[in-house]
Amino acid sequence: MADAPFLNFIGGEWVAAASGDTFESRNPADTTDVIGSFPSSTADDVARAVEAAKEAFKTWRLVPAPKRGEILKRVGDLMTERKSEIARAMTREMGKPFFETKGDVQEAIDTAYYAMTMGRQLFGHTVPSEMNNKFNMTVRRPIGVCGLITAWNFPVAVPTWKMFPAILSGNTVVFKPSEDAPHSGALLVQVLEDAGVPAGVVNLVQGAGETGQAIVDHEDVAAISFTGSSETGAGIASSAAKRHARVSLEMGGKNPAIVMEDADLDLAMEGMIWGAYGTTGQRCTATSRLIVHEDVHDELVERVKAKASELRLGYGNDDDTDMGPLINQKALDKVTSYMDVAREDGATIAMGGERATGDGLDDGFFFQPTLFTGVTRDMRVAREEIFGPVLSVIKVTSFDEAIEVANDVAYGLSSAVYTSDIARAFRALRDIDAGITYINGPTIGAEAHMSFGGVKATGNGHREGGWEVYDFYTETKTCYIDFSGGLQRAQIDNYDD
Ligand SMILES: NC(=O)C1=CN([C@@H]2O[C@H](COP(=O)(O)OP(=O)(O)OC[C@H]3O[C@@H](n4cnc5c(N)ncnc54)[C@H](OP(=O)(O)O)[C@@H]3O)[C@@H](O)[C@H]2O)C=CC1
Ligand SMILES: O=C(O)CCC(=O)C(=O)O
Repeated sequence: MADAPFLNFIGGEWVAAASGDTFESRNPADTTDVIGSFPSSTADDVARAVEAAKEAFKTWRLVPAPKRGEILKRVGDLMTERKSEIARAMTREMGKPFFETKGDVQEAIDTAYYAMTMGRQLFGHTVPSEMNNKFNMTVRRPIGVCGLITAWNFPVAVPTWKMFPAILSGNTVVFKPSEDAPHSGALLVQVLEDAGVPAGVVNLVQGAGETGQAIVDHEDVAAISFTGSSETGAGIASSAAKRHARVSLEMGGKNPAIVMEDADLDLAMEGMIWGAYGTTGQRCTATSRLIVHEDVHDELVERVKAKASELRLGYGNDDDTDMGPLINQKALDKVTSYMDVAREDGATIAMGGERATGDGLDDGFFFQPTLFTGVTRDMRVAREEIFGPVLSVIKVTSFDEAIEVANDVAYGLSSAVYTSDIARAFRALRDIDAGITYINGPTIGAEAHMSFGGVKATGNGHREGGWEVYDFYTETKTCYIDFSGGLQRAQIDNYDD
């Protein structure tokens, strides 16, 4: 069971780490609140999980895809029943408010139902042959054991973006959640067990980065899907390349929202508030750069400040909380350090800039919603991912300049443009270097049947969500059926005469 004592899930059994070692998970809004101890898994535990997954693959790959889809339908139904219970536990473990964790679980439910439909749509192609009496087609085959390594900020939705298409396609998986969200990961796996996913198809190994590295390095793990920082992702890609394993990387962002002088400023202000401060800014899709036309700069900045100052910080399971804590001490230190970086660069801290304390916040990692003004594109706060409730405002004088600034970073995940000019909207869709562009909406949010992913240092060309993710979890087999009754000359000389 995914209850204390918390265990790994390997080959259909809840088991401790072979070493018996554990690590603790605590509530980031109140670090005196201990959620429990989780197995510190080593390469030995990973090897057992991979072995279980390999064994299960032999039969799971042969279960018809529509039947696998039916199991995922049950997964979606069970998650719907447990939505509040899981969301409450997630909020306690990683801090974002209950209304957000419910959204996280809903995304997982949508992903399950979408996977169910894909069970009847794992299409290949039929293609005309160059020759008579020959038939050509492609079919999709599963790859084998997939290693899934995830961050903590969407601790249920993002693992399901990987796990559900992987198992629907006939693969088996070894899943390592973040050490900052082990309970959420366990609750997810519990749903799969209860929905009747056969033993060994989904395996859970808890642990830190070394556990993830052991998955990446295991020779029987055919594919690795990773969500996390660009730095960790680069290391994973390089390790996996040595043994030719397939890798999908979803990494950091420095997402711009462009607000032009013809924008609806009420809409833009709301977009900045939830894009920048929702999830305490700890989203890969968070709005971290507001690129605003000079004509509306001052008014928009004032409106954002006024609204952001009303945000209520607190424990996310309290009804009136708008914004929770940062995830851990390291994150608090990192965000705090960027206040000095901003000052040194010559930016102005127009709002916030400090740890939030008092009113029950002292035992949590709370940070005030923060706004930097006077930012220029070359400053570090305009270029580096801070991953906290921090918005850098860059003033521009034209739409062309806005696009140029938007593209002038290493990352390319999400982007937004607020304008009432349809031509500008379409130019933005064409010209912004990002995997996602919103028109008149914030940079955040995802739908299960739409592809999700980024360009440049954000990704490596793969997508999650939508049908595109099924390309990652399947291999194409090219099939020729020759009913000519003998070798055709054309097969050898390729119609050369
Ligand atoms: N593009 C996207 O879809 C998303 C990207 N992100 C990005 O994730 C980052 C924040 O997440 P964070 O958890 O701090 O990211 P990290 O890169 O630190 O960790 C991500 C996962 O990788 C594990 N890990 C760490 N080192 C290794 C290694 N050498 N080999 C294998 N696995 C390893 C971590 O383990 P552990 O932490 O337990 O030690 C964790 O489970 C941000 O940059 C954010 O932008 C977040 C969500 C979505
Ligand atoms: O918006 C979502 O649903 C998930 C996106 C995500 O993973 C992120 O922004 O960190």
